[in-house]
Amino acid sequence: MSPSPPLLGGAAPAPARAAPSFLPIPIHTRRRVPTTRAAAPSFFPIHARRRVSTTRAAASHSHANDAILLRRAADVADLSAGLTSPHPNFGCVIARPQLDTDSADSRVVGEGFLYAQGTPCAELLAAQEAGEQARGATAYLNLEPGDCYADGTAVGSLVQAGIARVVVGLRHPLKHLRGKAIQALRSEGIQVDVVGEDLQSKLFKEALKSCLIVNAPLLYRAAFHVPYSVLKYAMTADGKIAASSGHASWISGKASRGRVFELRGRSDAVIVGGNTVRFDDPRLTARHVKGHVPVRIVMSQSLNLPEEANLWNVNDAYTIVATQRGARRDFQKKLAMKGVEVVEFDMLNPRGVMSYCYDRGYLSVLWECGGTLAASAISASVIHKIYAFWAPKIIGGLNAPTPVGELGLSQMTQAINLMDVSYEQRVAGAEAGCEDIAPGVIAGGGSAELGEGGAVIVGGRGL
Ligand SMILES: Nc1c(N[C@@H]2O[C@H](COP(=O)(O)O)[C@@H](O)[C@H]2O)[nH]c(=O)[nH]c1=O
Repeated sequence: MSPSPPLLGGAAPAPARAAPSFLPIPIHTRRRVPTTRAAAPSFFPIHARRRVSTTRAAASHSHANDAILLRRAADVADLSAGLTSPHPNFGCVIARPQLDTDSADSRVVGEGFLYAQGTPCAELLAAQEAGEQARGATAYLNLEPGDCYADGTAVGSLVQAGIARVVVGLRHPLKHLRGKAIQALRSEGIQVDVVGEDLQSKLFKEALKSCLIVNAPLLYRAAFHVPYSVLKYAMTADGKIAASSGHASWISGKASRGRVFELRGRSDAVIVGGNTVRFDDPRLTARHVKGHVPVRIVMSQSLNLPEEANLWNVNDAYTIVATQRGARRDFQKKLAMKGVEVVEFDMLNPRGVMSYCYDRGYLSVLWECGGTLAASAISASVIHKIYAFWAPKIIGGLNAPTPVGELGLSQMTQAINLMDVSYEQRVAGAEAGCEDIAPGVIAGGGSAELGEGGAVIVGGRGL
């Protein structure tokens, strides 16, 4: 069994040990890559430039300059969050001093990021964009390149472009790849500076954090052999996730729901239990946000599920039903006829399903289940992070469900302390009916203070 990951709030820890090579990705995952992005190898991430606040770095080769541009590489890499699984999110920013002006700023001349599996690598795209201006310039990489296709494209692109110096945020997390690209670049006479080794200063702390966060799921997966799991729930101010009747539409408002679509779009799979299917008939798609659509996974021991359900419509997204071996084989056949994949487990439990997701190459999983399954997943130590959406409403009800069911903890001293808690507040439009709060999170082991109106609290725990 994998060791327990440490408490997590934002950044992932350095990998404790290497994972095996990336696994082949299931065919349905390949199909889910949006063609609008994947089919554009010469894509210039104009929007990336808008998203990154600093367009010009400080003095070339100064630590400030390097740190800013490295963060920018991480921001660019993040543009394909959810799309690259099981590969990392790679970003490359090429910048050069502006010798023809008095400015000490570096100028970005090329950027690129890995869109998805099978698309051109970040380094190639950035070098193509930079063209002749790459000669003598510095390339900033959030992560040391791997060489999944064994063709040395990433290193070759930088060498051929005439890059003089490369700044690397993190070495590759996989043992068999770690250091290889760095060595190959150095052997070509390129200066390679690795953060934490060749570059050490306070300025790099934040830049390094950005590099860790952008690939937190991959780093977790490589270190602990489980996908990175996030539990998300929306609750009322009195801590309920539905009325006593089970009705839950809606607790949170439009802004928060949009945030949930974003979270889904960054995940490889979304998991719910049978109760959620029976009560909510969810779709679990990332509609309203462009990009990746996660696989929907239903965990149901009994397979006592409705004959008709939105999740059985696999035109929206792929659906897997995980069940106990031998459960309702007739119903299994019906699901299979609809295109739903049924997977039998000898013992259906969160850890087994996470192992299965790991074997399928998933990096990150979003749990949108009710309290019973959430408690089971927490007890099984498979949850790394929690997004708690808090809505300024009271529903009451002795039997109204709460986000986390029985954990077997009887003393408050046994409570699981979240760490790195933060929060953010979002105010939805008037149509939402009330103010709505969004993500809050993280900071050193304490509890989060909620803003007026509502909040999203994010925190992590150890498994
Ligand atoms: N009620 C509730 C949530 N409920 C979650 O969203 C699922 C429905 O997703 P979909 O069918 O795709 O819209 C539902 O089954 C449950 O997991 N989520 C929220 O952010 N806020 C809410 O108020």
